[in-house]
Amino acid sequence: PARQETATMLLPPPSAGGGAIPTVDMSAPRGRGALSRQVARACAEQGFFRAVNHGVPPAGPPARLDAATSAFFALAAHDKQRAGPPNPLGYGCRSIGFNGDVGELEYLLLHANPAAVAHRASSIDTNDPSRFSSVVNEYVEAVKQLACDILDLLGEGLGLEDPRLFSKLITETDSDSLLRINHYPTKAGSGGNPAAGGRIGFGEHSDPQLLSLLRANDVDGLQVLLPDINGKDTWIQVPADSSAYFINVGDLLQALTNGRLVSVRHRVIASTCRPRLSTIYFAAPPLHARISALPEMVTAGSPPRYRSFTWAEYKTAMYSLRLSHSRLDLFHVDDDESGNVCVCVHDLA
Ligand SMILES: C=C1C[C@]23C[C@@]1(O)CC[C@H]2[C@@]12CC[C@H](O)[C@@](C)(C(=O)O1)[C@H]2[C@@H]3C(=O)O
Ligand SMILES: O=C(O)CCC(=O)C(=O)O
Ligand SMILES: [Fe+2]
Repeated sequence: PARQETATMLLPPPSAGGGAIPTVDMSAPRGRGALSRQVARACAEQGFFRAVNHGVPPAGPPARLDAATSAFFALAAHDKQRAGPPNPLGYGCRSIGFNGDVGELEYLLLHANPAAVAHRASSIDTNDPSRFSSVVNEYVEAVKQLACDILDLLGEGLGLEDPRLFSKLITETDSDSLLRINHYPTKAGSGGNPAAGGRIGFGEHSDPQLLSLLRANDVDGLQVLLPDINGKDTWIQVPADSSAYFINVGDLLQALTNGRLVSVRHRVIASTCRPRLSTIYFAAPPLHARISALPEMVTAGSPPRYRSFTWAEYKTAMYSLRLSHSRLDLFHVDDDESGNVCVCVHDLA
C-alpha cells in the first residue's frame, strides 16, 4: 500500500511560492475581458490563484465570523464536543473523514444552507445560536457572491456558450456547498521553536467540489503541488495574506472542462509557534447534478476523459476513500472508450 503521511513526519523544505502563484486583481484594472482570460489561465495552468481587491470587506462578515469561530475553538474540549463527532458535518478534532486520516487540527464543517446552519448553531453557540447563524449566513452570502463572480469569469474566459452555467449550479436552492473552519493549534511543548519540524495539519488532497475559496489569518502553512520549470511536481509554500482569498479548482470543474482546468493538490503544514485559522467555502452543485464534459470542451483531439456521474455518486465514492486518493481517476475512461465517444461527437458536429 502507498505510504501515508503521518501527523508527525518531518518534511523536506518547500519552495518559496511568491513567484509561482498568480495574483488576480478582481477590480479588473485592464477590463473584464483581460480579467476573464487571466482567471481562466490561472485555473488552467496552476488550478490556483490569489484574489485581491475582491470586494469582501475584511472588517465585515469575515471579521465577525473569525470572532465567532475563535470563541468556539477557545471553549473547553467537552463543550466543543457537543457539536461533534462529525458525521461528516459538525465538530471534529484530528480525525478527518471516515477512513483513518488524521491532522493536527480541529474544525467545524457546516452545510452552507441557512436551515442546516440554524440546526447546527444550537450545539455550537448555546448562549446565542441565532447570532451564530446570522454571522455564518452573512459570510456565506458574501463568499458565494465572490464564487459566482469567479465562475462567471471562468465561463467567459473559456468561451462557453452559456457563460453562467457554472455559477447557476451553485445558486440552486438545493446546492450542496459547505463551509469549513479549520483551527491548527500550536504544538504544546515546542516552546514556539519554528525549527521543531513540520507537522501535517491537513494532508495532501484535491478538493472534490467545483471551486474552493479560502481565507486565513496571517499564519503560513498552505502548500500547493505545482510543476517546477523542469516539470517536476514540487510543494510550493503559499505566503499567508489575510486580506486575500485563495481560490482553487475542484475535481468537478476539472471533469466539466474535460481536464482544461486542473484540480490542484494541496496540504497544510501546521506551524509550531502560531495558531492558524482558515475558513473555506466549497462551492458545490445539488446532489442530483449530472457532471459530464461540456460540449465546448470536447474536440476530436480532446475526447471525453471522464465518464458522466452525478455529484451524489461522486460523494459516495469520495467518502469511501482516503484523503490523498486521486478520486477523479475512478471515473477516467480508458483510451479505447474515449476514442469511440470521440467519433460519435465528431459525427454529430
Ligand atoms: C478523507 C476524507 C475527508 C473528506 C472526505 C474524504 O473521504 C475525502 C475528501 C475529503 C474532503 C477534502 C476537502 C474538504 O475539506 C472536504 C470537506 C471534502 O468535501 O472532501 C473533505 C472531506 C471531509 O472532511 O469530510
Ligand atoms: O485549512 C486550510 O488552510 C486548508 C484546508 C483544506 O485544504 C481543506 O479543508 O480542504
Ligand atoms: Fe482542501
